[in-house]
Amino acid sequence: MIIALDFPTAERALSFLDQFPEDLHVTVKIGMELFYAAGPAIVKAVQERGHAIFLDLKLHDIPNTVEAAMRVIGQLGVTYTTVHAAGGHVMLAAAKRGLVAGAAAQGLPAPKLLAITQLTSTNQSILNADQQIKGTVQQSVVHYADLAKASNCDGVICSAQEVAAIHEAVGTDFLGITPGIRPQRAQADDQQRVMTPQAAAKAGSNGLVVGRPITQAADPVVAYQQIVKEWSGQ
Ligand SMILES: O=c1ccn([C@@H]2O[C@H](COP(=O)(O)O)[C@@H](O)[C@H]2O)c(=O)[nH]1
Repeated sequence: MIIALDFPTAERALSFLDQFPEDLHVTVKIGMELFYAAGPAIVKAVQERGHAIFLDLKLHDIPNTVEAAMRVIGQLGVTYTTVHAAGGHVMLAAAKRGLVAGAAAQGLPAPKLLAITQLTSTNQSILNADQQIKGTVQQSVVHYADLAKASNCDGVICSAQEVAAIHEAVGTDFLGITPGIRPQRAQADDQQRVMTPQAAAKAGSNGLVVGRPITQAADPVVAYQQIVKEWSGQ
């Protein structure tokens, strides 16, 4: 279970975490909004509270630039980070190389590299009309999973709707981490490919990413615990 810490300032993010019991160490996702606002200092502050970090910056640039940026990310001690599979094999391999080199320079384990396939806000019409990619969303996602595995990534970001197909195509040891999670009756917001925590667990998701259903809940701790309960089948 990964909580998406989508806040505009470090203060807001840390006061959100203050609501959780001190001995409850969670995994949080720091994305573009918070990282652009607060930089590596927020990574350190969250780590000092004992939480693991998924740094979701979705890199997509020429291979040399991605490799250099990943070398920096590799030194931050995060557990997961992301790159766009659409950048292709050479860029993905460069990302992995940079991440491993950066972590090694600090004597740290390399963060797991997850490739973005098709964003969970993408639907069939966006894929075919806007991106001009033929076929179904699932075909595109499985193709990117295949490419990511061949490029030495540790897993992909996808919708829980595609996890079973990915595991069938590339094996169950390849991670399928899934945002677009919505409890029954929760609003989908801008997400197009959603699943409930329970259905995602049944589909074989290796990790749920949940933002607004927790961060905007009246009681975020209760919302978190409820989703963990559903996800673990208790
Ligand atoms: O395909 C993707 C990739 C990343 N995300 C990120 O996950 C969270 C989801 O937040 P919710 O509020 O639960 O919708 C958010 O930080 C996205 O940037 C994604 O949704 N889909």
